[in-house]
Amino acid sequence: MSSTWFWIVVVAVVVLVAVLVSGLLIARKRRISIAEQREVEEKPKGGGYAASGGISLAPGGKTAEAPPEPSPEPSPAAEPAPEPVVEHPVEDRPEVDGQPAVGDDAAVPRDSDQRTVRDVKLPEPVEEAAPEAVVPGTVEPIEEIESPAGRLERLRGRLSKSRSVFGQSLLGLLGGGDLDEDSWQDVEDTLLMADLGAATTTQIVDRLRDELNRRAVRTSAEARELLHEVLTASLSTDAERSVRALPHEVDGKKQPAVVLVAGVNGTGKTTTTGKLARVLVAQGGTVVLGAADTFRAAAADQLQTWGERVGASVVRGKEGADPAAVAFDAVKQGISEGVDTVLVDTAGRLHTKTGLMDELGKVKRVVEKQARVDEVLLVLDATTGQNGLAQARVFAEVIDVTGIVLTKLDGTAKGGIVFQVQKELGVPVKLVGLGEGPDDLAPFEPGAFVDALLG
Ligand SMILES: Nc1nc2c(ncn2[C@@H]2O[C@H](COP(=O)(O)OP(=O)(O)OP(=O)(O)O)[C@@H](O)[C@H]2O)c(=O)[nH]1
Repeated sequence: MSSTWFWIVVVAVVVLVAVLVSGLLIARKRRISIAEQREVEEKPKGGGYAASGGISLAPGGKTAEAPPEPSPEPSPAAEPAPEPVVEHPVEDRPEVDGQPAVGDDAAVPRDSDQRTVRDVKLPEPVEEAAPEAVVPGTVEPIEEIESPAGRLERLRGRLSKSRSVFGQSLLGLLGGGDLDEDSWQDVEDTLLMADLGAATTTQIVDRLRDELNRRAVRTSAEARELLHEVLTASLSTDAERSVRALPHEVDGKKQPAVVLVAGVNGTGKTTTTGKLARVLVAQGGTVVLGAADTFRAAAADQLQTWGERVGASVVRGKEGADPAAVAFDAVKQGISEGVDTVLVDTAGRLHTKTGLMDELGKVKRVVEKQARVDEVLLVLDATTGQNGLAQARVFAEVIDVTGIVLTKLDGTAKGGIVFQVQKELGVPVKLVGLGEGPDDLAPFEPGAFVDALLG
């Protein structure tokens, strides 16, 4: 009897000791996780987006066509002389043939009264000719343009806002070791809040889970390495990221590259056009700018200012003139002046305006009467998140977008739209806007971008 009691006491002591020891171990593990997390949070903020080189440019022309383009472009500059309709493209107004006009709303019945440019009463008579060259062509830059090296240095740290939210919380979660389901939910939420979208988020989380099963990740450095790898892989694409803005030859004659810049209002089209002109001029190129945003006089004025600062001709029309006519004349002038690049800034009403989208398609068709459009850059504002993606889809239906420019990355805690837009449209992000300054345009590089996100 007494030996039974002895053994009961021994077992009870052993159980008590085991409970105490495992409790201590769990408490210690938690302390380590928290310490590692704190280490991540206290990381200095130095080092931001720093692309390894300048903006990569490629010649236009058939051979430089990007692989993911959904449909082949019409043949380049095969027609030497413009067709009759092109000689007076301003008369090719949509309102006379019952087609939607620029500014029409999809919700407005076609047979209701429509506001057209003909109804606009101008206070004073304006010049006769529609499109005209305002600044004579010149090859010398008027303003000193920052060298690519200096530019990249100055762009450091511009992504600090994105980094603090996105990268730091992900690193904090993954750096703590084994993740329970709640922690995985937090990882998912962080990715969704950074605008990566449901599909991309699921892909990234699945990949992270696989990798975490395969390798032990215990420190913040290991977590960073894993995240860097998975996020960079998610951004990679086979598509060419060079901007096709260099001249090429057609039938032995120099042909300027033609670049259309499209996007909705306020995304930064005009600013991007001006910044790109500076990049080209800084590399010794000559540029003609086409102010095909004829709905807002200020937009043409803004582009003209960029042109004057950089030393590029600007072709613009009267307010309300046919954007296709202006684009056509800009390309015509570019060819006759023998410049390297014609950059056409287009109008950007909301994408729900069917008239605008028709007009944009028309701009491209009319331009292609005399020269191939080598690059169609769609400008998206990173701060608009999912809405930017919706815009991109609509533009891609109307015009073959060949590259994305993501602007205002300096002003957002998000930036995940980069991941989605490439995947969904099959179009590479080629450039990023990192500020309002004239040289705040950088090439998009997945590795550098992820570096900046993770800090
Ligand atoms: N912070 C920041 N601001 C930018 C960037 N790119 C453009 N902006 C600003 O965004 C505003 C709109 O830029 P615009 O170039 O006029 O935009 P837009 O698309 O041409 O607009 P519309 O002419 O109205 O169609 C301006 O105040 C620009 O300075 C960028 O990368 N970062």
